[in-house]
Formats: sequence, structure tokens, C-alpha cells
Amino acid sequence: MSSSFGKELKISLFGESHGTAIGCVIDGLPPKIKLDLKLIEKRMLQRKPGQSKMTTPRAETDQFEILSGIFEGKTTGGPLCIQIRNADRQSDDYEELKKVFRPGHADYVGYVKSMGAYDPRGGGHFSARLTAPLVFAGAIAEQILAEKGIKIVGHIKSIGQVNGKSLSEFAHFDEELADLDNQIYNIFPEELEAMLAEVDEARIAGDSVGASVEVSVYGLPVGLGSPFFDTVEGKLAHALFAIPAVKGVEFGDGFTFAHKRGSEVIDAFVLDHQGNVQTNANHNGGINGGITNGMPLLFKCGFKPTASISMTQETLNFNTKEMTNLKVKGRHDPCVAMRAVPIVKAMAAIVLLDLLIENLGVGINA
Ligand SMILES: Cc1cc2nc3c(=O)[nH]c(=O)nc-3n(C[C@H](O)[C@H](O)[C@H](O)COP(=O)(O)O)c2cc1C
Ligand SMILES: C=C(O[C@@H]1CC(C(=O)O)=C[C@@H](OP(=O)(O)O)[C@H]1O)C(=O)O
Repeated sequence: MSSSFGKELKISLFGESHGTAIGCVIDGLPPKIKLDLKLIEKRMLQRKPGQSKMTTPRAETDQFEILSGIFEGKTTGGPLCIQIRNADRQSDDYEELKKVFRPGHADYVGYVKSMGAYDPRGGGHFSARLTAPLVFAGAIAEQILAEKGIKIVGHIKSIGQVNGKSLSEFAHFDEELADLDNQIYNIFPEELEAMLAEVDEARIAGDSVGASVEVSVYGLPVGLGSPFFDTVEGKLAHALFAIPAVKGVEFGDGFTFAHKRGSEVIDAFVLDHQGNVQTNANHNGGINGGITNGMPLLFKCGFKPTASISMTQETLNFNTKEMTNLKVKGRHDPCVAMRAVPIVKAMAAIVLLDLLIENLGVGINA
């Protein structure tokens, strides 16, 4: 089982949810970057568990320790390694799950894949806890992209039956989006109450609820990506499906294209005031032929409802080989998307920086 990703900028994840620590090694970062610790802390805080009843009560500080790759406050260009210690572990909650694997979680496949040597505590290495170091790495990539005028914005687009507005309404990064970016939960203020109510209803019922996260990237140059195999969609999808509980990814109009006619989804080329080529609509989400076209890159991720619910579910006891009733114990997110926006943005930032280094050699004197 390998947990590494990337071409020019490579990320390796290590650790388990209830082990000593989790962390990552980031290989291929440009040298001389002074880390924006405020940005890193902001993104880590947006993902951190235990901050309200809308998320898992597991209380972690998510403090990171930098073990290598920094000298006198700047990246050396060598591998940057961090670790985050696990503190609030309630491993007893997972005793029963050694013989009754949770439907929809990774327990069964993890057990088979590691030939029985699986660590089931908190989902082991499959846990969303491993997204904390990803958010750390993503914040560094986000900082480097921002210095090149590239801005990534994300929000919770829908939760259950509540559907919010789309970032496709925003042609540019503006004050409203800057406010959204600063929230702990990236939800437009006018949608917050209805979305939180949807999560709370599921939580009180001992159930969980699915959601979608939408991201828009402003300021990308034309020309990132390659035709066929290394398309921007392909690279992003590869990274986005690494996020636990992501079961769908769509770019631009995505699956709604399938219900349209060509004449309804024209992205006609026009010139803006400064004579730059643009399109008058953005159905294609900023990508043509796998390559960025200079319009905002727009995509959505669909998150399934959390598998660990305290409602009774019938499933197999792998010891007795009989069906049994399972009520999952422990502390779980009623809606994983509440903490997922910084993770989705982190994956986008990592992929886009990787592409930028590959396509434009941005690593030199970044
Ligand atoms: C931010 C975040 C928090 C999550 N919290 C939980 C949780 O508390 N309980 C749970 O069962 N799954 C949670 N998940 C999802 C599981 O980690 C995921 O369903 C599991 O690893 C299996 O992977 P898959 O759903 O992609 O197949 C969370 C996912 C994310 C992104
Ligand atoms: C700890 C985090 O989230 C965890 C992700 C998770 C899962 O199954 O993915 C299950 C829960 O673990 P536990 O049962 O140990 O409380 C969450 O709390 C985190 O995101 O930092």
C-alpha cells in the first residue's frame, strides 16, 4: 500500500489515526520560500476536529512540528517533513469493529489488503485524520500560487436537500469571496442557517448527511495540462479522490452537460477590455482539451454521508459469519463536508503547483 502522490511536487503521507503521530514529507518544494505560518494555521484551523457539535468532538490541537527542510525560516529545497501528534484517542470504541467491519468504511478492505495486520482504530491509515498534513502541504502550495496571482476559493455548495449558490456567479475574486474564505465553515452567510439545520437534524437522529464542495481558481495561465492522459481534470480527479468520502468529481457543468444541447452550452470566445481572450460563459469550467483556457477553473466534489452512524444497521459479523446489528460507537462527523473545504482546496493547490512547476518551471527562484 503506497501513500505517495505527485510528479514535480511529491507528497508522502504517514501515520494512523490512533498511532503516535501522522505527518507528511513534501519533496520538490522550491527553495527560499518563507512559510506563511498565519495562512497555514488558518487552513489547519478550518479543518481541525472538535470545534462544534457540527463536527466530531475528537479534540486535537493539530499542532505541527517541522522536522526537516527549513533553515533560518526558509525552505531549503530539500524534503520538508512534518509530524502532528495524536492526542485524543478513544481506541476502545473500535474493539467491536475488529469483527464487525463498518459498512461503507475502509475496515474490510483495509483488513484484507494488509492481510489481517490492519489497525482499525479510528480508521487507521485510511482515516480523514491524515488530511491534516495534506492541508499543511496545501497551504504552502496556496501561498506560492497566491504570489503568482492565483487565488483558490471554496465553499460548501450543498448539504442534503439545501442547495446554495454557485461560484460560477463570480467572475473574479472579490470582497464577498474574501469574507467567505475567512470563515471557519466556508458557507455563504445567507445559506448558513439552513445548511447547519440539515446537519443538526441528521446528527440528532444518529444519522449523517452528504454534501458537495465547490472550488473556483482565479488567475490561472492558459496552457497548464496536457492532452489525453495528463489532463488537468485527470490530475485533479486523481488527487480529489484521495480525500476520504469523495465519491464524485465534476468540472464545469459536469453531469448536467448530459442533459443539454450544444447550443445551450456555448463558451464563445470574446475579447475583454484589455484585449485578452476570454469566453462569455464558462460551462467547461476553465478547461478545454485537458488544458487550462484562462477562465476560472471550476469543479465540485460530492461527499457521501459519513459511514459511521449511531443508528442501528444490519451487517455481517466476520467471526460468527452471522448477520448482526451494529450501532457504531465513537465520535463521528455528522457531515464530513463541514471540515472538507480546506482539504479540497489543498488538493487543488498541490496539483496546480505541480503543474505550474512542470509546465512553466516556476520552481526556479519562485
Ligand atoms: C473531513 C472528513 C472527516 C471525516 N470524518 C469521518 C468520521 O468521523 N467518521 C467516519 O466514519 N468517516 C469519516 N470520514 C470519511 C471516512 O474517512 C471515509 O469514508 C473512509 O476512510 C472510507 O473511504 P471512502 O468513503 O472514500 O470509501 C471523514 C472524511 C473527511 C473528509
Ligand atoms: C480525528 C479526525 O477525524 C476523525 C476521522 C474519522 C474517519 O473515520 O475518517 C473518524 C473519527 O475518528 P475518531 O473515532 O478517532 O474520533 C474522526 O474524529 C481528524 O480529522 O483529525
